Amino acid sequence: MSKHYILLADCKDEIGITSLISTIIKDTNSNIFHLDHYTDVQENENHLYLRIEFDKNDEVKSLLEKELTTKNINFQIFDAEEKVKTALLVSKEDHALSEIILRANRQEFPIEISCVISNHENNRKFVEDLGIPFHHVKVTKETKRESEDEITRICESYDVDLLVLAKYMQILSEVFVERHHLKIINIHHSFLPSFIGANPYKQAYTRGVKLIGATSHYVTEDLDAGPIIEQDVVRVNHRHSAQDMKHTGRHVESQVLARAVQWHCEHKVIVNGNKTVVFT
Ligand SMILES: Nc1nc2c(c(=O)[nH]1)N[C@@H](CN(C=O)c1ccc(C(=O)N[C@@H](CCC(=O)O)C(=O)O)cc1)CN2
Repeated sequence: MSKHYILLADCKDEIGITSLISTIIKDTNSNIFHLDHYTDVQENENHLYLRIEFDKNDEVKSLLEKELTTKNINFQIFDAEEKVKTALLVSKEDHALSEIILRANRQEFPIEISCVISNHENNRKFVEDLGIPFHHVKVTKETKRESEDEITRICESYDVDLLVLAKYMQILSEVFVERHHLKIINIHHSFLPSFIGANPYKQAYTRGVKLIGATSHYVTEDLDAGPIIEQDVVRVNHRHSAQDMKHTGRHVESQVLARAVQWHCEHKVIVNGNKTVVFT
């Protein structure tokens, strides 16, 4: 049984919104454990973002739903302990996949790995030995649409609410991305917006960079251009080949994706246009 709820809300900023919402919670005799808010100051109007963790009881959720709906406040209310059903999509590389699976097995955050879907077979044994269903969905240029439909069917069969691209190296169609709107998190192996697309380490090597990085973002139809959730970097030097950079980059890719997925599952992320507000 969940101990408390998490409210994520955003609206046109006005004096008293935070007080209004905290009073609704108080009036149902629910205690607030954590409250964070941020005002995005813009030229024409300010926008308020809120995250509140509070006691679960029989009336607080329905009262909030009633009151916030009448006030044009965008909001979602989550059971804090309810696990986010997640499908992991992977191609050949296993480092990001294994990081998420191992953290899920340690129950580090509320996630349930429902299945792994891959366009290659090489990760099947690793995944099935951990008792996780593995689905191979072959992808070719000619069958891309059919393979995406199959991926959707598999996700729906597990009632999945989040898709994580753990080095899934296929560009997803606009139709697929819209069908899973803001429910797909990717790890891109560069410090975006540098080196978009395939082979970022080769691009980095050619450019002679002294830092390589990784970026986790929500997937949109525009390649590697979705709202950024988390990023990090690691130093390299003239002795690093492109292959050395790829190997060094694995660690930062895994850590960045894990933090992004954790914050999403802990309901700490609100999308603000093509940016995010992350209440860490
Ligand atoms: N619609 C989107 N789809 C995907 C995104 C995205 O941001 N929007 N991110 C990628 C991941 N990725 C970089 O992080 C990436 C993966 C693959 C490619 C690519 O050129 N793939 C080729 C096939 C390559 C192969 O078969 O080995 C292709 O799809 O034609 C570029 C970037 C995941 N999808």
